Amino acid sequence: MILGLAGKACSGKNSASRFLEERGFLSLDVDKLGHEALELRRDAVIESFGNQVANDDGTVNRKALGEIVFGDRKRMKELESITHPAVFEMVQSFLEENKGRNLVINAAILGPAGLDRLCDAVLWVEAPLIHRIIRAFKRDKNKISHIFSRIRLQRHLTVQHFFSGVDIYMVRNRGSLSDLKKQVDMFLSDYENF
Ligand SMILES: CC(C)(COP(=O)(O)OP(=O)(O)OC[C@H]1O[C@@H](n2cnc3c(N)ncnc32)[C@H](O)[C@@H]1O)[C@@H](O)C(=O)NCCC(=O)NCCS
Ligand SMILES: Nc1ncnc2c1ncn2[C@@H]1O[C@H](COP(=O)(O)OP(=O)(O)OP(=O)(O)O)[C@@H](O)[C@H]1O
Repeated sequence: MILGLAGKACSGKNSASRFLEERGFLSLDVDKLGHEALELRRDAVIESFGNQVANDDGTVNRKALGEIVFGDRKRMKELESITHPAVFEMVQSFLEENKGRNLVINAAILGPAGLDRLCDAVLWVEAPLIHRIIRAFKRDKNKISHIFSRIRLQRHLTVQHFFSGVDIYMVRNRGSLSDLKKQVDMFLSDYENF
């Protein structure tokens, strides 16, 4: 089974992914692929965003780039148009290399990047805004303005973004982590019995 795992920032995707790994799934973190894609396409990224996003060693300075794109949807789209094709190809290679295994594609932008059409089902992790803000604050120790700019950028990320007609299941992460784990297990047993 190829399972897409989606949801907004700090909804609990990584936590759900770990629980799925405990059940034998192999997971792919698309945020990390996005970072690899930045290096693969670094010339195009620096050409578009300028030397201010380049480190002294020529690699991309993600913090500086994040300062530009997280607050500006148009510029984020520009960055996505450079890196998403490479991300899509890397996801396809991962699926090809691991055919026959239970796989999880963990990606906030699963729907908008068209990755849902590679999946047998999507698990959407839902969490109330206030929980996501508190979790982000505790985990990343970021400035509150940074947390809000990411949240604002993802306003449009909803379950409606799945265009491929793939089956979508939902887990609600508003209690404890063990409650989330139970819901993931319930999803798996429902899916297997379907
Ligand atoms: C802007 C970049 C350089 C910032 O890197 P940085 O290491 O500081 O942040 P990180 O990648 O960990 O992302 C932080 C949070 O923002 C979310 N996020 C990142 N890119 C996007 C996006 N295009 N749309 C919505 N949310 C995003 C992530 O899921 C995560 O929750 C990097 O996020 C990036 O290159 N993004 C564009 C590529 C992309 O879409 N990646 C996300 C794949 S899920
Ligand atoms: N139910 C919960 N109770 C307490 N803490 C939680 C719960 N769910 C998640 N967390 C914590 O909140 C933080 C964010 O969770 P997680 O990394 O799973 O979310 P995410 O959706 O993958 O985030 P991102 O989009 O930023 O990658 C983590 O530190 C995690 O341990």
